[in-house]
Amino acid sequence: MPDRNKNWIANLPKDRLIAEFSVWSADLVRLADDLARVDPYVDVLHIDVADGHFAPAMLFFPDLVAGVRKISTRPIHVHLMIDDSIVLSQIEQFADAGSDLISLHVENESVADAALALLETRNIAAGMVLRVETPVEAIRKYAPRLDFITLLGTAIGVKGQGLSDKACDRLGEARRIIADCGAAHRIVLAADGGIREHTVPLLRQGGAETVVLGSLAFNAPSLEERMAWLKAL
Ligand SMILES: O=C(CO)[C@@H](O)[C@H](O)COP(=O)(O)O
Repeated sequence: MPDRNKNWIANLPKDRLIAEFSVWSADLVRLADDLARVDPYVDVLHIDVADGHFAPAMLFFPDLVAGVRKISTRPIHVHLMIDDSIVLSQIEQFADAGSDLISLHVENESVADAALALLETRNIAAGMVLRVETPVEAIRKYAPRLDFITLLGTAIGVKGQGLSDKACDRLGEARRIIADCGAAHRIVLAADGGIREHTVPLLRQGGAETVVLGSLAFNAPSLEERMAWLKAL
């Protein structure tokens, strides 16, 4: 298990794309086997949480994270897509379950400061995610307190969609905000949604350091070849 002092983030690869694997796209009926199959290629496991209200899907829960924690030594990134009213209580539960990084949405504005303070108290890395329609500028005031910033490239919480044509420009804007914010620690910029063979090179050029891999990895005809391709970009 990564240490809780956040050094694992500084130690993520810098010379190639970080591979964040989305558990939502795994074989959920044979999850342990599928996670073991992909494990040699995983830098970070990404677990989506959605409440059917903030995002249309209903996804994952703390016991699943606790189960994955027992079978994987990879850092676990929990992406909360949930209503403001339950953000703090869910951070507590996902922290207890063994998450290493928890991202809330920048649109959870009424609880954002309290959520970041809670993550600090729990010594868990802090992330924020922006919906594709939210101005990137919204992240500026939070940036120095973050370890990860993730930009959605598609409508929230729906698999199998095409990438927004604004996604790359938005990454460039986020890169500039990270550079301007003066943080002494590393802030990783991630792209989530619309991750396809033809979009990954564009996202990489746009400034993404990590991409959240769904079907592109889990359904690859040869995972070894797909990951060699990804790491060479
Ligand atoms: O958050 C998402 C989708 O928005 C990912 O976590 C999914 O897992 C991606 O699945 P694919 O569309 O790549 O199959």
